[in-house]
Amino acid sequence: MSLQTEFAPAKLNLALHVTGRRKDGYHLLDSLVVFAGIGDHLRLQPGPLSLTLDGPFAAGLQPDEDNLCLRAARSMGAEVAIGLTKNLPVASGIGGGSADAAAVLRTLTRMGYGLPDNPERLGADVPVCLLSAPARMQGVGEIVTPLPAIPSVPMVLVNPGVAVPTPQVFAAMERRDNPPLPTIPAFSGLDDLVGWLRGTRNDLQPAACRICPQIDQVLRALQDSGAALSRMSGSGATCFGLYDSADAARTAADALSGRGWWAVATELAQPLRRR
Ligand SMILES: C[C@](O)(CO)[C@H](O)COP(=O)(O)OP(=O)(O)OC[C@H]1O[C@@H](n2ccc(N)nc2=O)[C@H](O)[C@@H]1O
Ligand SMILES: Nc1ncnc2c1ncn2[C@@H]1O[C@H](COP(=O)(O)OP(=O)(O)OP(=O)(O)O)[C@@H](O)[C@H]1O
Repeated sequence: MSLQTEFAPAKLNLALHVTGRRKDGYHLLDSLVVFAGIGDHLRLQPGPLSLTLDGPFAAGLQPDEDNLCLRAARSMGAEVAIGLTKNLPVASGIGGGSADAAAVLRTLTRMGYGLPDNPERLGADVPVCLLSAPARMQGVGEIVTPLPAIPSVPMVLVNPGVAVPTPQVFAAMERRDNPPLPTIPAFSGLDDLVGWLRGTRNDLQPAACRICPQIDQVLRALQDSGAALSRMSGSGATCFGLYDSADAARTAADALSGRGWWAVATELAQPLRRR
C-alpha cells in the first residue's frame, strides 16, 4: 500500500468538569470536546517501524520508543515508517500526543490492521481523538458519546510556551467532587454556545493557574482582545477564545503573537479532513 496521510486535529475541552476519583488515582471527567482546524500531520507507509519528525514543535520531542506514534503502531503490531509534522505545542492541553496516536490508529485501520483494543491505554484522550468530532467524554476518557455538529465558530488558541505536566495539575486540584455537565443541547451559533458554556467550567483551570501564572495573563489578554469567552483547555497551558468573526479572531491572534506567545486563528468543530 502506498503513502497514507492523516490529519491529527487539536483537541479542545470547551468544558471540563472533574466529578470524582477512582481508587487507582485516575479522575472521573465530564467534558464537551471539540476539534480545531489546526493540527499535526502524519504520513505512514509500510516499512520497518520508525519515526521522523519535522515542523515547528519537532524539537520538543524525541523520536524514541516512548513517542505515542510509535506506541500506537506497536500496540497494533504494525511495521510502518511514520513521518510526523508537529504543529502543536507539546504537553499543552490540546491533546497533541493523543491526537497523533489516534491518527496513527485510524490510518492503520485503513491499511488493514483492524480496530484497536482499549485505545485509552495509550492516553485518556485517545478514544475521543479517534472520533475527532464533537463529543461528550466521560469516565476517565473511555466513554465517548458523539454529539450533533457544532457551528463553526472562529477561535484563537494561545499558549504561553510553558509545558504543564498533566499529573501535576490533577494533583494540585482542591475539589474532585464537582457536579457533572448540564444537559448538552444542539447549538445553533456563537451566542447559545457561549450562553451554555458560561454555566460550565474547566475544573483544572484554577490548579493550572497556580502552577503556571502565565495562564491567567493569557486568559485576560484573550478577554481584552474581544473574545466572547476565553478558557483553558485540558490541563493547560493552552487557552482558547471564541469570536464573532474570522477577522476579529485573526486580529486578536496577530496582537497576541506580538507578546511572544504561540497564537493562531482557527475555527471550531471542523469535520475531520485530510490535508
Ligand atoms: C485532562 C485531559 O486533557 C482532558 O481531556 C485528559 O484527561 C488528559 O489526557 P492525556 O494527556 O491523554 O492523559 P494520560 O496520558 O492518560 O494521563 C496523564 C496523567 O493525567 C492524570 N489523569 C489523566 C486522565 C484522567 N482521567 N485522570 C487523571 O488523573 C494521571 O495522573 C495520568 O497519569
Ligand atoms: N507524538 C507526541 N506528541 C506530543 N507529545 C508526545 C508525543 N509522544 C509522546 N509525547 C509525550 O506526551 C506528553 C503529553 O504530551 P501532549 O502534547 O499529548 O500533552 P497534552 O497536550 O497536555 O495532552 P492532553 O490534552 O491530552 O492532556 C509529553 O510529555 C510528551 O513528551
